[in-house]
Amino acid sequence: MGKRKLISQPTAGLHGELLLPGDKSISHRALLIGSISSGTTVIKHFLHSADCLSTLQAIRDLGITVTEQGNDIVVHGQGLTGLQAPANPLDMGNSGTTTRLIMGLLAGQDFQSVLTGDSSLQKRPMRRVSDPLSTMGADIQTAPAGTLPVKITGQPLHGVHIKLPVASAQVKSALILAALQADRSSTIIEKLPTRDHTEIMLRKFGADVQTAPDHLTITVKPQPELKGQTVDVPGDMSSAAFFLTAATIVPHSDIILRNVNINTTRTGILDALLKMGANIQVTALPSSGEPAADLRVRSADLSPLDLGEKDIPAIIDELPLIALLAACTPGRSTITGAQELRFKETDRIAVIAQELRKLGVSIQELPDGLIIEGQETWRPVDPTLDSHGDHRIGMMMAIAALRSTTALLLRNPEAVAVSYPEFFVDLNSLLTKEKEL
Ligand SMILES: O=C(O)C1=C[C@@H](OP(=O)(O)O)[C@@H](O)[C@H](O)C1
Ligand SMILES: C=C(OP(=O)(O)O)C(=O)O
Repeated sequence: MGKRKLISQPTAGLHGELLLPGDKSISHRALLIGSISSGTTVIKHFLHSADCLSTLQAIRDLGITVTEQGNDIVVHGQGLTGLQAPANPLDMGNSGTTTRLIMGLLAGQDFQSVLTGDSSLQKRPMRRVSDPLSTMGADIQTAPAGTLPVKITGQPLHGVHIKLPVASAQVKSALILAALQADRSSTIIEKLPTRDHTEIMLRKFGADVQTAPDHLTITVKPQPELKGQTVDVPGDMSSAAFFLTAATIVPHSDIILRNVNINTTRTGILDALLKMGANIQVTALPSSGEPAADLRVRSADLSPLDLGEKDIPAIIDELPLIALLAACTPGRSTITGAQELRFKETDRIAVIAQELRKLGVSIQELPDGLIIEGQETWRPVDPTLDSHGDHRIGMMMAIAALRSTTALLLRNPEAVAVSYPEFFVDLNSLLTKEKEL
């Protein structure tokens, strides 16, 4: 796909309802945990995005059969020791989650593997995973800069008591997946609570993974008998966030987002929106695992917001949208303690500032965040926006364009397929015809 034109005119608002695609983090985990369980794992409402397809191909390359049954994905698990040496380097594509979680999974396997990825992923730090894994006895060689390609020579692993210096669900999950294969129990202590989908899913599959009341200390007992399960993947809050934002900032909007995951380690965007004065009604749905809800969103006038370090993990992927919400809200908003944003698909602090400035937004970069001076309307200075190949930046700019009164172009719109291939179709379905992208 080449360039895509965004026609940015005032709209009569967003209307209608959406069933969001499946959660990306949960889809990855269902594939990986299914592959090391015995029997079949059926994944319903799996996210067919580029990142999750990287995980799917990787487990196939590790000898796991994956089939499709109607809309469901079926993983034919081989147990904790059933993976096979891959014939070629495993291609992680653009996916940090696939890479970090697979490093933990392969650290204790009885073979060697090499991980590669695309040009963005090759810039991202991997020692944050290989260093703590090495304390368990893992043998993982990164490139000199601590990046991909990574060579993993499987080793017998030891249980550890370890405190993680970075608040990262990917690092924590890698450690947990390695700890399942260790010789004794492990205790993993997080800096701040991060998304706990790995822990929830492993418990469902029969593992002994305990989270202490502090929400920071996780104890993993090794060598469990994981049994294949049916996983019903709820809608992705990180994808819903684009429409929560759009309906809030475009006047006269009223939409419903169905079956969205409301695990509290992921609802920072809801908390932030509500704190700013958004009009969102949450109707919880019955669920036996990950909690889900329908969300009704209507336009609202907002107040500025300050987010600090403790707020960041539950809203990490939605911070581009917080910058946009702040840009539409008269007054000064700040984001600090978010240096992790510099290590995503792009340096998101730099790219958010660069792209929002094109729209005339007054925004200042900090080493660990942003200061945004919001305004009712902006005066665009450059009509050609760019996703920089980063899905979340591309989608955020497409939502920002809804507030513009002039036509804008988005370069590299195809990046959205990393987490949300149907993004433009779904957005169009909520817009009036003359507003189509
Ligand atoms: O574990 C996961 O599924 C994810 C964790 C987060 O990354 P970090 O753990 O690096 O913060 C998040 O940004 C990413 O989109 C998905
Ligand atoms: C950072 C992200 O994903 P990953 O780390 O898996 O590439 C994201 O989806 O915003």
